[in-house]
Amino acid sequence: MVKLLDTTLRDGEQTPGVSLTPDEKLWIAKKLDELGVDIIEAGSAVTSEGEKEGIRKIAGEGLDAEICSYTRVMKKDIDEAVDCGVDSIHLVVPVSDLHIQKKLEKNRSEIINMTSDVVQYAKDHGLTVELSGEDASRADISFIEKVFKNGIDVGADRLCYCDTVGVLTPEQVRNDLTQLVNKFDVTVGLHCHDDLGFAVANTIEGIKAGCNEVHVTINGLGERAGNAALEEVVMSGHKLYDMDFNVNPKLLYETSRLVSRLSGVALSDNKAIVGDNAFTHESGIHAHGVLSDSSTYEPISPSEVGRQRRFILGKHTGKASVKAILKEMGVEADQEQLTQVVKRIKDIGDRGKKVTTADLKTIIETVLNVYDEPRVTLEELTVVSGNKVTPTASIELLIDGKEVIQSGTGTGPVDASIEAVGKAFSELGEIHLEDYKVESITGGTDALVEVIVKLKKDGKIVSARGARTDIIMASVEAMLEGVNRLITEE
Ligand SMILES: CC(=O)SCCNC(=O)CCNC(=O)[C@H](O)C(C)(C)COP(=O)(O)OP(=O)(O)OC[C@H]1O[C@@H](n2cnc3c(N)ncnc32)[C@H](O)[C@@H]1OP(=O)(O)O
Ligand SMILES: CC(=O)C(=O)O
Repeated sequence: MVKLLDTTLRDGEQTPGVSLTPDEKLWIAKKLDELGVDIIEAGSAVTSEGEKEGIRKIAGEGLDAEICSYTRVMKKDIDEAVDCGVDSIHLVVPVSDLHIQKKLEKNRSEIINMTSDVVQYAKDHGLTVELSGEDASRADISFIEKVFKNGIDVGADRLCYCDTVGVLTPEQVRNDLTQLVNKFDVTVGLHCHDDLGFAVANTIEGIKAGCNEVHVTINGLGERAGNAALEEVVMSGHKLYDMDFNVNPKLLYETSRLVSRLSGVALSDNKAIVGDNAFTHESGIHAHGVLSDSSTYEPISPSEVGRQRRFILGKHTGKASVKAILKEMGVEADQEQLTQVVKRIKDIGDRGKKVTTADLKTIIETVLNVYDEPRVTLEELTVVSGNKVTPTASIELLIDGKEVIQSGTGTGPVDASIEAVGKAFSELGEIHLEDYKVESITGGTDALVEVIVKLKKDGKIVSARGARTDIIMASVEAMLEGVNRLITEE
């Protein structure tokens, strides 16, 4: 079993622009604990009062995971960590001459003495000590060994090798980590950054070299280009190398969504495991293959990581996926109609456009000569916003012919409108807005704005789009499109 030290709340929060409140940190920590990570690096206690409050809350929550704080080689940092009630510290010691001389303005023997002193101090305060070599990948390995040996002699419990600026190669991992693992009889960990795109590969190589603990973050958050992504290390380690971790993969997606939402860092669509497109198929040949046996074009099954497969339509669509989507919509088409629907979808794609659910409906209505009256339609929307009013929206919908009027307030006009629409939808049962994304299709202030929403009802999730030059109307249109799909398919 390889232990995971999750540093989403420390290195992950060092992602430029990311700042979590104490309650948000606690929320994420609880999720990480449920996911099954072994150690949560909850922050750097010395950073600020708010940071301390967050770490204190996490340490006081009684989670199964060990709770850890980052510290420099300074007694002051240890005092702050102790004050938060953590189980352990991640004591980071610069080991490259570059860091020792240029950053700390010290020499090697001063580093050895400082480290011994601070490790002893932390042990005297009852802390577990993970002693990390910062910038180890650019350091003299014999000096790293010296720092580690001295640290262990005075009580350090675990060791970690940090590729602080992401310049490690798998070859160097094999060389350095094998040497350290063979030399020391304690846990040796590895902390990798992704500056050159090697973080996950190096982390896996480290485990192969004998590391029994690795540092990871959800979604690969972290300084600059980030750290090794937990979800990628777990799934590639498990699938390709039979490695065992304590985490429950089925919770990977919801953990990723929570971290993305609270950190404000959106994921690229093509992000492995948790990106929007990781289990989405447009190309006809792929969709056809997946529909007969999903392993033809899916290396892992979406359900293994708590996700669902999705087919979307576009220029590359073929008959198989259209047939599957129509079936899901309760529409039956013969071969000729199917060919016609595919042709019209490709026509839209050829014009450089995305095919929306509204487009598909229009195509179906035309080709199959059927008209599916939407159960929910918009009658009226009024929005008030400005610098001296709380943004407020009132909405009138017709739901199965019945007039439903609701209002909502929010942080802005879109938020208020979504709030009002959501309240009106409560007539139809519990409907959750899982995701909301805006894309500007063209440039400029009069750009066509495309809003994509994901709605969930009774475990079923649909995506829908709205496209207008008015972002509020595009948002409401997407919400209505989504809800009509959800309830029609019901
Ligand atoms: C590779 C990593 O991820 S390291 C972790 C990075 N995390 C952070 O920086 C956490 C957030 N940081 C902060 O809030 C602030 O930087 C603080 C509170 C830690 C320190 O703030 P300040 O006292 O104003 O110092 P400042 O940020 O300007 O410089 C860092 C100081 O730490 C020293 N330092 C850096 N790393 C270490 C270390 N591992 N051990 C000992 N001292 C260190 C630097 O030499 C510098 O010392 P100086 O002020 O005497 O010159
Ligand atoms: C400790 C750490 O975050 C690093 O060296 O990258």
